[in-house]
Amino acid sequence: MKHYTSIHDIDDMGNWIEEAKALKANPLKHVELGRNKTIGLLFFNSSLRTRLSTQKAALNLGMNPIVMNVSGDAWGIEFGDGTVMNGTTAEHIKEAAAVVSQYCDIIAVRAFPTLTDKVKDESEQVLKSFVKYASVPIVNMESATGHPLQGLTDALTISEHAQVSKPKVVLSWAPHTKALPHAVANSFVQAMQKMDVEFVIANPEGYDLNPEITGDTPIFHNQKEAFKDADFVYTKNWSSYESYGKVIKKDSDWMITKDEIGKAKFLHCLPVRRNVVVEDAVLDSDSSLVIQQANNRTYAAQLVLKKLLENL
Ligand SMILES: NCCC[C@H](NC(=O)CCC(=O)O)C(=O)O
Ligand SMILES: NC(=O)OP(=O)(O)O
Repeated sequence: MKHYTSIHDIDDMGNWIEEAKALKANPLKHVELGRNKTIGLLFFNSSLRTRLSTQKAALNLGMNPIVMNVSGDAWGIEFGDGTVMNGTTAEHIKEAAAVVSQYCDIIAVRAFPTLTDKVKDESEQVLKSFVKYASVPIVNMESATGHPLQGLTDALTISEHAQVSKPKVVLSWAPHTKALPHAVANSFVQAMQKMDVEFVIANPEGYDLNPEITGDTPIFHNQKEAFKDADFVYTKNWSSYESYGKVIKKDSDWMITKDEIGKAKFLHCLPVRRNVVVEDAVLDSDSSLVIQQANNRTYAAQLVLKKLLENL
């Protein structure tokens, strides 16, 4: 594997999950693999988990992480080709990515979508420009359309907590005050499609995800119906895909409650807004796996970095 930019880079989900479990059981086993290797983490957006767990993963492999908040601290980067740079951007991605490649053996990038320009977002301009102009492997730490470190984490967490051989997993939309990206939901869908689970999606009308991603996965517009006999309820808000980036429904009736999820385990990528997305009674109960899930971010990232290091 040359880069890790999407769930499609996972060639065998079952094997990857087993390897991630082995790393979790013995996190320092490969501490020599990354010795004297540097990973640069570049953030165009905020982060708590990705920023810390990816550094932790690198440290467990003996790597040296260096971190930069690009949008706040670096020169404004130009991504357009042939642009006359007489505006606000001060250096081109051609130089920026090539320069960071001089200092780093792996580069990881977080760059969220605009949610106003669907064509631009789907072109994955920032992530793909790093792939094109850097000379080292690129890791996606959440791009416009995907969050594959999260998707791998979620697959690992469901595998660890499954009580039956083919659990029922529901991805449910929930309300939020802001327009949020589709990246987490997209990667979760792609990860579940690679697992031996009964997988369905629940969202209000007008909130169907990109049909090219959801494919044959059943979509329910009735949350109660979708939650019937669920073993796992994975919750996430996203803005409309059809009316791109718009918030067309904020009603609290889709908020996740204890009554509704019943015996199902609750998952969320975090950060989560309490009593908007999900009520306290769920997050504060044994039904919630969100902290175990966040812990698994380290081992998912560690597996990805290990595979990239082995291929350097
Ligand atoms: N990396 C995990 C999720 C990041 C982002 N959430 C957010 O922006 C929530 C912000 C807020 O609640 O204000 C998203 O949905 O893609
Ligand atoms: N789940 C996740 O990616 O969290 P952060 O946005 O805090 O990194």
